Amino acid sequence: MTKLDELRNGIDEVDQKIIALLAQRFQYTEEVGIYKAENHLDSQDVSRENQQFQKIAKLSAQYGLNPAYASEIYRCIIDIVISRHEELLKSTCK
Ligand SMILES: C=C(O[C@@H]1C=C(C(=O)O)C=C[C@H]1O)C(=O)O
Repeated sequence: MTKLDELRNGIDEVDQKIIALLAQRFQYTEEVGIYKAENHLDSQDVSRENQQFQKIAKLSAQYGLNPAYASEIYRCIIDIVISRHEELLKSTCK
C-alpha cells in the first residue's frame, strides 16, 4: 500500500464517523423542528446560534482546526436545519 492509499484510508475512516455523527445531529434537530412547529416557535434562533458559534470557535482552537473552516461548515449545516424547520412548520399549519 502506498503512502497515498494509507492517507486515503484515514480519510475514509473519518468520513464514516462524520456521516454517522451528522445523521445523529440531524435526528436531534428534526425533533427540535417538530417541537417548534407544534409550539409555534420560530425556525431560527439567533441567540442559540451565537452560543453555538462561540462553542465551535473554542472547540476548533482545542482541536487545532481552523475556526473559519468550522464556522463555514456549521453555517451550512444550520441553514439546512432552518430550511427543514420551515418545511415542518408549513406542513403542521395545513
Ligand atoms: C436546532 C435549532 O434550530 C436552529 C438550528 C440550530 C442548530 O442547528 O444548531 C441552532 C439554532 C436554530 O437557528 C435550535 O433552535 O436549537
